[in-house]
Amino acid sequence: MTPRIYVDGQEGTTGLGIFDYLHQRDDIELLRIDSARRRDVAERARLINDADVVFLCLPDDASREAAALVDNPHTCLIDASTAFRTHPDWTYGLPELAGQREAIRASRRIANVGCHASTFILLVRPLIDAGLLPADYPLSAFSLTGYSGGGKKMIAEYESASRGELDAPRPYGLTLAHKHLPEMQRHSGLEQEPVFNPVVGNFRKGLAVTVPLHVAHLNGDARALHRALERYYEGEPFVRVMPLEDEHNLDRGFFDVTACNDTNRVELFVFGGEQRVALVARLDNLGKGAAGSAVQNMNIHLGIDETTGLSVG
Ligand SMILES: NC(=O)C1=CN([C@@H]2O[C@H](COP(=O)(O)OP(=O)(O)OC[C@H]3O[C@@H](n4cnc5c(N)ncnc54)[C@H](OP(=O)(O)O)[C@@H]3O)[C@@H](O)[C@H]2O)C=CC1
Ligand SMILES: CC(=O)N[C@@H](CCC(=O)OP(=O)(O)O)C(=O)O
Repeated sequence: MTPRIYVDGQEGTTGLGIFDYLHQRDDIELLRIDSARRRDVAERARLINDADVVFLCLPDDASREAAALVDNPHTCLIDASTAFRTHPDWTYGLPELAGQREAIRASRRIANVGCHASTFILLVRPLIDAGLLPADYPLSAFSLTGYSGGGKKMIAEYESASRGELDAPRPYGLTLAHKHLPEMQRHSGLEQEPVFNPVVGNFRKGLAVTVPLHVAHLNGDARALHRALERYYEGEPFVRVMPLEDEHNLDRGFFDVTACNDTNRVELFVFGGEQRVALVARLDNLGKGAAGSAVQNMNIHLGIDETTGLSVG
């Protein structure tokens, strides 16, 4: 039977992104809510329980409320919010981590990844697993993101700003208690939460996380880190470990955070030398950082080729 799919929050940034991926596929049936009733709880509950897979593309509180509407034991939820990412009954939807692909296939409660957090975890987890990065390393990271990461409200803010008003990048989350910290710690294997500094810039989408490291506190050099990443992601359709010391990784010395836009690809880099290393990863925050990974998780859960409908670029 053709799987029935419903997107709750279909007119939000992530919901629209998922719709773009799915609307032309003929291997699924997309259920649509009448736009005027999209906040009508009874109608949403009907569609949620009618579907095989439901994407929740809502703020955290609304996601928790929507999850409580499920009474069909066969319904699988893929939640885009932060609400369930460290919840013990939910599976973390990052299939590239060891063991997660099988868990996603079997689970009916899948917490889709966060854009900053998944990028960070993809860099750090293989190195902790390999014993190259000590789990007690006092890690810091920063992220440069496009404004669509802030959803409809931030998009409207940037796109209606007068010329010059929001041109300069803006660091935020300066309480250093960003909501992604628990997820970053749990799924990377770190013993403590990292210091994390996100920065939003005046470009629509694209994201890169940088993790600076001192080689003296590692159990290997840049080459060893790079080899470990290559080994961990061997055969992964959406992960590219980029060549070490390759000047083509840069454009006249500058790193392009938008180079994976409109794909579900994530690219990992190891920069630096004998004393200092910077791990950097980039992706499309609306692609592999949100809607693309949600569709990848749906494909895996349904037993469909996981690259279906997604671009490697
Ligand atoms: N944007 C991004 O890059 C990423 C976002 N996420 C996460 O995905 C989730 C959605 O984010 P995003 O798409 O950016 O957000 P948006 O603000 O763009 O969209 C949110 C959607 O939720 C709907 N909504 C809000 N409250 C309710 C409610 N009580 N009942 C029903 N519908 C409601 C809105 O409806 P209406 O149309 O009526 O406004 C809107 O369609 C968030 O939890 C976010 O953290 C995750 C990764 C990346
Ligand atoms: C620019 C901006 O505000 N970005 C969002 C990131 C969105 C994202 O990562 O999604 P989740 O919140 O679901 O993880 C933020 O930092 O909270």
